[in-house]
Amino acid sequence: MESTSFQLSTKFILPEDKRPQLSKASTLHTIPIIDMNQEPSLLVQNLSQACEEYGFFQIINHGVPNELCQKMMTTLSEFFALSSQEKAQFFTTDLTKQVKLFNYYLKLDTQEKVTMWSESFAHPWHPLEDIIHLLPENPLQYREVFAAYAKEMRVLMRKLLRFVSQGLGLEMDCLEKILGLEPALNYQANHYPPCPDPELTLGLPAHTDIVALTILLQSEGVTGLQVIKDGNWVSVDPVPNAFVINLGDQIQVLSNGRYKSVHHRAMTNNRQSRISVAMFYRPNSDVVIGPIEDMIDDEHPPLYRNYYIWEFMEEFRRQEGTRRRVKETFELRH
Ligand SMILES: O=C(O)CCC(=O)C(=O)O
Ligand SMILES: [Fe+2]
Repeated sequence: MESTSFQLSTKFILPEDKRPQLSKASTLHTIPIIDMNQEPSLLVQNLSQACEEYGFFQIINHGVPNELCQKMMTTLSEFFALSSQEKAQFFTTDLTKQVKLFNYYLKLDTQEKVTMWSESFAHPWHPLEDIIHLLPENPLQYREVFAAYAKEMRVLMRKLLRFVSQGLGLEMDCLEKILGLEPALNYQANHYPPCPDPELTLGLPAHTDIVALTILLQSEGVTGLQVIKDGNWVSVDPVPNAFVINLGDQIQVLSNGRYKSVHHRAMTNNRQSRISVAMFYRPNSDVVIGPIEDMIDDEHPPLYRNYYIWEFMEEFRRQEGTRRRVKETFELRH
């Protein structure tokens, strides 16, 4: 199966009511930028506020060498620039595959599918030894650069989970413990080629991340990510040497709704191609998730029932291609 060629044909064109309406995006807000080098109690306070109000923030002075991030980006542009014949070995519509190149789509009410103006390459990032032999050999440095990047991400994830725990007033290692010793860590690189008419297409449809936490690296100088703030779409403009961090559904549930997993989407543009690299941290299928006891009191009754991650994933797959409302199926009504 050949990977997609990006010619603006009807399969990419959204019906009018699903188009991105780019001119309506708000320029009033920007998501918070958090300096990881500041005094720790202040850092926890700022991060906690960002998690409550936005569910999204950017971090600077995070300790990951900028050179490595640049290498990761160059490696991925080389990978996505390979011929479609060469990329075909990874291309699949079977999303249960471990290593896969695929296209997202949006399912319309008519059940018709509109293909997103993007290609995504995904595979697990830990334990890497188990799958490294399945990863691309071209570009030559892919495996080496990815392994170095994954190692840094493990350290950064741990730091962030500790700060998020503290922000919720919990012990530092609380979230890491609940999320389990063997989390399911997946990675997804998204490539958005320039699109002749960005008003007609989407790079990724509106979604929340179903995981616990996401660390996102994006191309410098190319805007594409938008998040919802107070009902408006707000652009997340790239900041040099920063990562975008967002909370996923599992943290929203664990925090009993105090921290938000926010809808976001990716726009296309007609000038430059854009790449984003998402590192996801998700609990294993057999982990049970529900509001943490410390997050529940008379004023804050539990908003969700406890569930296994495998139940959540089943519901997620059932809603594939739609504007997913997965965690909503586990809501308790009061
Ligand atoms: O391209 C982006 O900035 C968004 C990527 C994203 O939301 C995802 O991979 O889940
Ligand atoms: Fe996402």
